[in-house]
Amino acid sequence: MFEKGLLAGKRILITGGGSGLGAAMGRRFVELGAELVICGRRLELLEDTAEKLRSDLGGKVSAVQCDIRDGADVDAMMDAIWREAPIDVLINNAAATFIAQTEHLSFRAADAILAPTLHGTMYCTLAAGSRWIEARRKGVVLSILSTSTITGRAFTVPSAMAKSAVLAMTKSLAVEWGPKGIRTVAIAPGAFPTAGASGQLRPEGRDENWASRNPLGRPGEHRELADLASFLISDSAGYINGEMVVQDGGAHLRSSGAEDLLQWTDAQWEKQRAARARS
Ligand SMILES: CCCCC/C=C/C(=O)SCCNC(=O)CCNC(=O)[C@H](O)C(C)(C)COP(=O)(O)OP(=O)(O)OC[C@H]1O[C@@H](n2cnc3c(N)ncnc32)[C@H](O)[C@@H]1OP(=O)(O)O
Ligand SMILES: NC(=O)C1=CN([C@@H]2O[C@H](COP(=O)(O)OP(=O)(O)OC[C@H]3O[C@@H](n4cnc5c(N)ncnc54)[C@H](OP(=O)(O)O)[C@@H]3O)[C@@H](O)[C@H]2O)C=CC1
Repeated sequence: MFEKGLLAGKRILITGGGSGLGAAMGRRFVELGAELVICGRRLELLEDTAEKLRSDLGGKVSAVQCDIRDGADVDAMMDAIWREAPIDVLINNAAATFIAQTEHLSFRAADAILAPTLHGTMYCTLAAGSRWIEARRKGVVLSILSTSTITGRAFTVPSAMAKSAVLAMTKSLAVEWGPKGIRTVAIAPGAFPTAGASGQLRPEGRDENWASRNPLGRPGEHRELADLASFLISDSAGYINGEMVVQDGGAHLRSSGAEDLLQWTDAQWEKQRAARARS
């Protein structure tokens, strides 16, 4: 679909690039000629992913351990990256979520979602943006959001809040940083099954038929999201700024994706909490 060298000469950092959609985007970016840095908390997972990409595709891929909830850790990562070479693109992909009745969330539970999804994303954006501006370099920030930014979403309220805040960041910085050569864009994916998302959002027994209720009758394929991301960070999308592209097969036009959970009984929620306590 794209020219082989669409992303040649671009150095890209993907937060949470060791697994799921982050790893899928990384693979596609390397296929299209980019140099890649992936970060996350689990160094072994990151190194395995990086090694697989290098051996399959032969590109330049490195892995850095970083907990994006910690601003000092983010700064140290960016300093280390910049010592080798500046990045051209930041992909804000790392995030956390789980389903819960909101009234049962402890403050610590709310922070467990808000800290990486909102604060960590802000720290990474600030750390990359301030370095680009100081060096008068161009840059692109692509954030992976959610259709909860449009519909809201019951039972994943901290995630919906954080993603909506990052959408506000995307629109605001488009205006503030656009004149400095930095584009900010976003994708709102629908359901793209990954181990992380299924583990947190789809406990056994939850709405087995959800995918067939999508207007297109299926979930998203990782390659589809990776292709959209490749386009949005490429120079071909150089006039797209401050926009969020929805990629969900039309699902949010029908439902926020939490309607089945509205039917759950207190006993089902109790069972969910008990399973969490046992794990
Ligand atoms: C159409 C679909 C749209 C979907 C939109 C978004 C999707 C996604 O974001 S998918 C990405 C999913 N991937 C992840 O979440 C990966 C990252 N996950 C994590 O880092 C962790 O799983 C965690 C932070 C979410 C939870 O980590 P854990 O180590 O279990 O948490 P702590 O022990 O630090 O606990 C902190 C605090 O949170 C409470 N808690 C944790 N899990 C739950 C839960 N499932 N339900 C309720 N509460 C939970 C935990 O009990 C602690 O609170 P206190 O007990 O008050 O100390
Ligand atoms: N899959 C889906 O259907 C959808 C996904 N999304 C979004 O797509 C993105 C990727 O999700 P997905 O691939 O499904 O899930 P994953 O769980 O595979 O991805 C989350 C990644 O974030 C990393 N991460 C989490 N917390 C931190 C932290 N504190 N510091 C650094 N890295 C962290 C994790 O690595 P580690 O644990 O090693 O730190 C992991 O690699 C997320 O933003 C998610 O909200 C949005 C809508 C739907």
